[in-house]
Amino acid sequence: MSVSGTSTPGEARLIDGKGFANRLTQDIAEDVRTFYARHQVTPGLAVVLVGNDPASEVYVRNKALQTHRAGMRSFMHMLPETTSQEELLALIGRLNVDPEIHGILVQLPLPGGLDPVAVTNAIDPRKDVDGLGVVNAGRLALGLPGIVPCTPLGCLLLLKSYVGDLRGLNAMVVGASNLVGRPMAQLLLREGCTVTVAHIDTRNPQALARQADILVVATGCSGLVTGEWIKPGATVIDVGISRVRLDNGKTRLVGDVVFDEARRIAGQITPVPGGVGPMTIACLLRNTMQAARELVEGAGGGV
Ligand SMILES: Nc1nc2c(c(=O)[nH]1)N[C@@H](CN(C=O)c1ccc(C(=O)N[C@@H](CCC(=O)O)C(=O)O)cc1)CN2
Repeated sequence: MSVSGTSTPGEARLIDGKGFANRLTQDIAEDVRTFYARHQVTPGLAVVLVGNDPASEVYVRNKALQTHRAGMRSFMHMLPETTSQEELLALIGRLNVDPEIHGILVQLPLPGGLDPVAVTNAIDPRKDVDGLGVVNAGRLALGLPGIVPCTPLGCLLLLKSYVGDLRGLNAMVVGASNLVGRPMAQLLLREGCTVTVAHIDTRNPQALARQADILVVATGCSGLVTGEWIKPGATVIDVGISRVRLDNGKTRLVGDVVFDEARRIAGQITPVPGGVGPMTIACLLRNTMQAARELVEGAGGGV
């Protein structure tokens, strides 16, 4: 896929995740049409939301919109906050055997009292389009093809497009979550990077980060990474999205990286919004297409 992005002398090039995600979604829509012509099957994605978290409501609405945009079928299950673990597991059991559903996703975070590990692992690994269950996570750890979590996959597609061959580069991942940091580190390792993972107990992460040609930040701590963390010319991928209130009472989305400082030092950088976020949903559609292919054709086409 072709690369677009803007830069001014002395400023990092902007990595255009939104544009990349739009082109990827168009390509997937073409795959959906070809797949339908061959099998008379339209890929179907079931998204389950429990409770009323406002940010999650926005994300699942966008997922449904983009699913339709790609020509796929969207099945939304909005459950009340009071849903029990048994009720949620029973729904997943039904979706697992529903032939119209090729991908299942349970929006995170779940309300307290529901066990995200048990819920994620109840999803049939062939329909686990979030790639968060032990089967797909294990396949990734072993370097085998499988379904890769959407946000790290989106970061990797941007890196391969904007950096090219990643072999031999020093990569640092800040944050070790199951959703982003850990799978991201596995993907970078698979690409031949020398990978460092910083977490809550890491001593002097700033000094480690200054060695990194690629810096992926996924902590949820807005403004954690200042200019001093960044190696001149590095590629910075900011996964964090926090809504902060400004002095005038309005709100704004910011990342984990202090963008104005980082932009003067990095070689290329993702903005927030418009960077990694849109790639998460485009990669969800990509994973759903992959799952449908494997379920219908029995093809082993994992990443
Ligand atoms: N089951 C999952 N839960 C969650 C995941 C996930 O991958 N699987 N990721 C995040 C939330 N998320 C998708 O679910 C997500 C986050 C952000 C965006 C996005 O497009 N962000 C835009 C800004 C949107 C806005 O205005 O609020 C951007 O960054 O440009 C999409 C999806 C946690 N939960």
